[in-house]
Amino acid sequence: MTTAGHNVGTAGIAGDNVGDDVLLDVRNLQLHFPIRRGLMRRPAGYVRAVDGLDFVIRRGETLGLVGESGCGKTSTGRCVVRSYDPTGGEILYHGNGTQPADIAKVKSTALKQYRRAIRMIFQDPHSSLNPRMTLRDIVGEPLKVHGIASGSELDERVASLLQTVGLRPEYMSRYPHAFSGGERQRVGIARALSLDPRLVIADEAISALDVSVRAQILNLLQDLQADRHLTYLFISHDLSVVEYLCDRVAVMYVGKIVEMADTASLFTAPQHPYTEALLSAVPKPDPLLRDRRERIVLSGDVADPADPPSGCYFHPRCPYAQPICATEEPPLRDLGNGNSVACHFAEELDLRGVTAHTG
Ligand SMILES: Nc1ncnc2c1ncn2[C@@H]1O[C@H](COP(=O)(O)OP(=O)(O)OP(=O)(O)O)[C@@H](O)[C@H]1O
Repeated sequence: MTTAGHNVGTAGIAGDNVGDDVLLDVRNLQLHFPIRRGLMRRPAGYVRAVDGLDFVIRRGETLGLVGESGCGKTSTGRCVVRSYDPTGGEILYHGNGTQPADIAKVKSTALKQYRRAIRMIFQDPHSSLNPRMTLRDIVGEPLKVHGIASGSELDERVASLLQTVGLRPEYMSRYPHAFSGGERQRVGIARALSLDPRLVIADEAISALDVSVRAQILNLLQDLQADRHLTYLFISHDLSVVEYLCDRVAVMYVGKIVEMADTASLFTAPQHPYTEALLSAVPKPDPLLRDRRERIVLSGDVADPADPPSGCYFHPRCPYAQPICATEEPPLRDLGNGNSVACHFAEELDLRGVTAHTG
C-alpha cells in the first residue's frame, strides 16, 4: 500500500526546532463546548474540556494519556483526529519530515489526507461496528471512501488485514454479532489499519473487554507497532496497562496536563500530587505490598470544567495545597530532565510512587 495518505499540505507553518523524531507537536490546544441556554440558545458559558494542552508525540513511541473520567482525554483524542474542531491552538503534523501542517486548521482535501494518517480505535467494539455491515464492508469502507481499492482488490486487502489482526479471511462475509468482544476489537483494529496510518489513537481500546482477552489485544497492538512502525496515543483509565505499554505518560486534570514524564519516572517518582493520588489507587495483587501502601483518597469531586477553581485547578483537593495554589496557576514547566510538571511545590514534596507490576 502506498503512503500517499500522509502527504498533507504545509498550510504555511514555519518549521520549528522540535527535533526530527517528533511526529505531532500540539500547542495550546483548546476545545471549549458552548453551554447554550434560553430561547435564543445563546452561549451562557463554556465547558473547557481541553484547556491549553502542550505536548509532542515522537515517532514510534506510545504516549499514554491518563486521568479521571471527564478530565478531557477523549476530547483531546478527537481533536487530534479532527473529529472535533479545536477552538484554539495548533496541531502540527510532521508527516513528511519537512514543514509541518497545522491540522487544527486544515480543511477539505488536506483534512481528508490527514485523516488517512491518523486513525482511532474506540472503546466499545459492540457499538462502534455497524451491525448491518459485513466485515468486508466495515474494514473495506475507508479504502472505498478514499478511492484506494474496490472490487476484487478490495477483497484481497480486507482478507490480508483480517489475517494481520489474527482473524480468518473467510470471516469477511459475516456480521459483527457473530464475533466475541475481542474479535470485534480486532475488526476495529483492522479497520483503523486499512489506510496504513502513522498514528493510531486507542481510546480505552481494551477497557470493555474481558480480562482474559485484554492481554491478547495488547500483544496485538505491540506486534503491529513493531511491524508497521506505528505511533500510539493510548488513552486509558488503567494505570497498570499504561505502565506496561507506554514509553511516556501525560496526566490530565480538568482539561490540562499536570504532569508529563517517561513511564519509569512517573510511576516511581511522581512529581504532581494528583499523579501520586492516581498511583495510590492502582490495585496490587501482592497483599504485603497492599498493606505497605496507603491509598490516598482525594476529598471532593473533580472540578467542573465549566467553572474551574482559581489558581491550580487541583488545589481544592490537594493534601499539600498552600495559599499561593488558590491564586496562581502553576505553568507546566520542564524539570530539566525532559519531564514536566505543573505544581508550585514539586521540588519540595517527596511524593510516593509505585510500580504497578513489581511494587
Ligand atoms: N459534546 C459535548 N458537549 C458538551 N460537553 C462535552 C461534550 N463532550 C464532552 N464534554 C464534556 O467535556 C469534559 C471532558 O469530557 P471527555 O469525554 O473528553 O473526558 P474523558 O476524560 O475522556 O472522560 P471519560 O474517561 O469518562 O471518557 C466533560 O466535562 C464532558 O462532560
